[in-house]
Amino acid sequence: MRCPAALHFIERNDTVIGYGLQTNSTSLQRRGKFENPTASFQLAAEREIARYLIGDAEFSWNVFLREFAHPSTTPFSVVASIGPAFFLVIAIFNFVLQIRSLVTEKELKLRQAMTMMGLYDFAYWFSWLIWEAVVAILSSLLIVLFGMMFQFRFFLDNSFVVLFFFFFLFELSMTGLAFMISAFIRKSSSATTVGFYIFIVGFVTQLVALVGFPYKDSFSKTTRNLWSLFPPNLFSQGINVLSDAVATSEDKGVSWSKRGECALNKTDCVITIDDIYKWLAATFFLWFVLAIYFDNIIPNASGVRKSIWYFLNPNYWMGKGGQKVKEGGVCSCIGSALCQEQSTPDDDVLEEENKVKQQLTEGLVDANIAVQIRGLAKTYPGTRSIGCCFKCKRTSPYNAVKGLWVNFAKDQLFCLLGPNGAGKTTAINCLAGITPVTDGDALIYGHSIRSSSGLSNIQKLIGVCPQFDILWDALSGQEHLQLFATIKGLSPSSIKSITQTSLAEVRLTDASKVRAGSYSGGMKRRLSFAIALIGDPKLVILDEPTTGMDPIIRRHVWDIIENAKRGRAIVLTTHSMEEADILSDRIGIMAKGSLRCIGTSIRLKSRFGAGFIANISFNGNNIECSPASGDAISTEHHEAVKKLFKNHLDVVPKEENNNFLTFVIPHDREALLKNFFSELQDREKEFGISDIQLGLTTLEEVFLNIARQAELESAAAEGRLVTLTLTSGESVQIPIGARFVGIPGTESAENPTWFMVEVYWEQDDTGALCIASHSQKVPIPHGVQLSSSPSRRHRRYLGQSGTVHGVVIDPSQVSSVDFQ
Ligand SMILES: Nc1ncnc2c1ncn2[C@@H]1O[C@H](COP(=O)(O)OP(=O)(O)OP(=O)(O)O)[C@@H](O)[C@H]1O
Repeated sequence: MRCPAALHFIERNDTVIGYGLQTNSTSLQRRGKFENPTASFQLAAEREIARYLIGDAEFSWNVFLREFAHPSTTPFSVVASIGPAFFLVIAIFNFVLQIRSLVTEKELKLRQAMTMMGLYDFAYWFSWLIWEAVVAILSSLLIVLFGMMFQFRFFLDNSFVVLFFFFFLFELSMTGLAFMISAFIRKSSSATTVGFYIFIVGFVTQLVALVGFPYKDSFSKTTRNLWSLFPPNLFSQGINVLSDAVATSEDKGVSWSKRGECALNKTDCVITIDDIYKWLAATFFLWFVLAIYFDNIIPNASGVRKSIWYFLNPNYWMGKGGQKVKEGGVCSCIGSALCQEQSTPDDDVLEEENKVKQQLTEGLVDANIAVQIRGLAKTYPGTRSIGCCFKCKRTSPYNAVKGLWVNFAKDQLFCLLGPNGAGKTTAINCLAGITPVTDGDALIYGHSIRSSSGLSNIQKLIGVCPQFDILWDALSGQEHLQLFATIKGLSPSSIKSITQTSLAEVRLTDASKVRAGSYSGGMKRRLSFAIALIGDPKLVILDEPTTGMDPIIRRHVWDIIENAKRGRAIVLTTHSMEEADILSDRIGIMAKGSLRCIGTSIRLKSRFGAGFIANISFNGNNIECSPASGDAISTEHHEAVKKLFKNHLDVVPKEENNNFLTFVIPHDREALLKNFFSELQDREKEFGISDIQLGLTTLEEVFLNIARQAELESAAAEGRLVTLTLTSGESVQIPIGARFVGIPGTESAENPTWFMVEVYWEQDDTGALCIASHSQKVPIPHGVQLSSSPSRRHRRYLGQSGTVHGVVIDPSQVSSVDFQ
């Protein structure tokens, strides 16, 4: 029973009447109309005293209590006053986290990896939605329970279910908005900024809403509808409606059954809590649908997007449109002027091309072929800034792959080599369905990469180890494998044993439960490699899989790759020539978007190698390898051996230091080798030689030759060549790459003078070949801008010619220089 107050008579005699009043001031006791019980009890006490004094127990004493008339006031409510801003802050936290996670998945290409492994867009969005709905349920429950715990009338008087649905629908609607906004953001770091702006906008609109805008009869319905599209506006109006109900309604608060009714005494009621529910649900669907739409039409990290009318394509609704199928504003490369820039193809490349074309025209099906690439071409739109030698900005479309024709056989590993920017990753991304082709096609086990249905089949057949590790920092190695095994459709009963075997294969068993975020670079690479092999794919694409691995692990991974060849085709790209040499059954070297040569390692070496490599090691110095000893080259023995090579074979060292000399001997001197080397062997002691090694040139030599040739061709096509005529009568063409280093004070385009040139080839971060020039006198050509000193980078190379890839022209052999 409620007890509003009590009266205690302490003393009652002829001279003293003493009594005490005890009142109850808890909120529950304040629900009656008469809020202050003290006055009425004071009256009751006085009546008792009067009866006592008069001596008549029936004496009546009627007093009418009435409050002074005053303007109507609403009691102060914390929730109504600061609730909208406070709850908005809470919702914004979640909102920022949602955008961050979605954008991070895009940024780190995690989503791309999952799509490559066969994850449907539908499953992707659905899983996100379930997760966010669970978060919204939990946080809404907590908000309402905490509000009740702290005895806010707003939470105590309104129905629990009404409040829960209100907070839940608001958070869901904010989730839809977060999904939609994330489609426009590329960097996860921008998510916080966007969240902050949304909060500011929400806060300002709440201030506007305080004056009643726009939920009054005086405002048009259109204004209200537009205003209601922004969830924080609906939310703050919802708080107003619920607070009003607490303050003014007879029932105190809104119950579930009365959620569609206006509060009593509310004259200007245009929206009820039920209307707010409907609006929040509708805005959630609107933002969510828009999120999916924008996600499809805005280019992804690979510059791929769907047409803005993609939803009109029946294939999309039949579940065959899981891939983005268009790239922004690109027209076909085939037949364009840029495509024609490539040189006359090599014979082996032509033969391969003709073989594929013949199989295509005659409809021949070779059961041994896993992948048939038919004139695959890819042109990127020219809108992105791409770094190169001069940090240039590419504005015209760029032909990254210019028509590949090649077969990859089953049970074999095909290695795609090429300098940075050659188009290898683009080509394999096209095969994996990450990047849509601009022209041509490829069949993977008979499925075309150009058809959406083909792609969904292909995704079940391939495993990809991308160039950059696409991993979740928060998931362990084991969880990664379990996730991808599930996406690949492995049966739940087999997943555990398969993941354990995979982890053991890549020697990650000990770290299987450790977060991938704390893995070393090599461990991440091994995990990516294990992911590529999960689910027994029939085509495995390995893009630089062993980068960052230590030599022991790398060799172990090579063994796994070698064993993995059985029953599948493997495509490998690598910058390790040793890896390519050891693992490849066939090698194709790409440069500037086209295949320059194809064949086995031996064939490439014999066709494109510079000839033979001779390594001469010397006694005594080979224990020390400090830079200081390395600098002090040209001992007497060295000079004698160099002279011998020059006289007999007409070659100068390609590399030299205290310990050894390396010579490249052209093929045409093969006949002289036998006698020369037997004489050298006989005189080993005389020259202090500890070891002589003679071999065919390395794959690296082949690679450099092809890359250099490609660079020359493109430089010639662009009219930026310098021709050095050597004393031997040979002429060497060099692209004018980057900078010429002049003698300070002498350079002037108007006053041609002489300066030093030695030509070095180097590759910058983005793969373009640049040249640093020094040490031979050549005239400064008109229009060539000179720098008075070499850059630090070039100076480093100039000081250590041995570390530079490519040719070093002996200055003494240059007779003239011609700038085209
Ligand atoms: N999304 C893109 N938009 C525009 N150009 C691109 C895009 N992706 C790649 N390119 C360009 O296409 C060319 C080929 O790039 P690709 O990544 O295929 O080369 P790569 O041979 O794999 O090089 P690396 O050995 O460095 O991985 C490069 O010049 C690159 O700048």
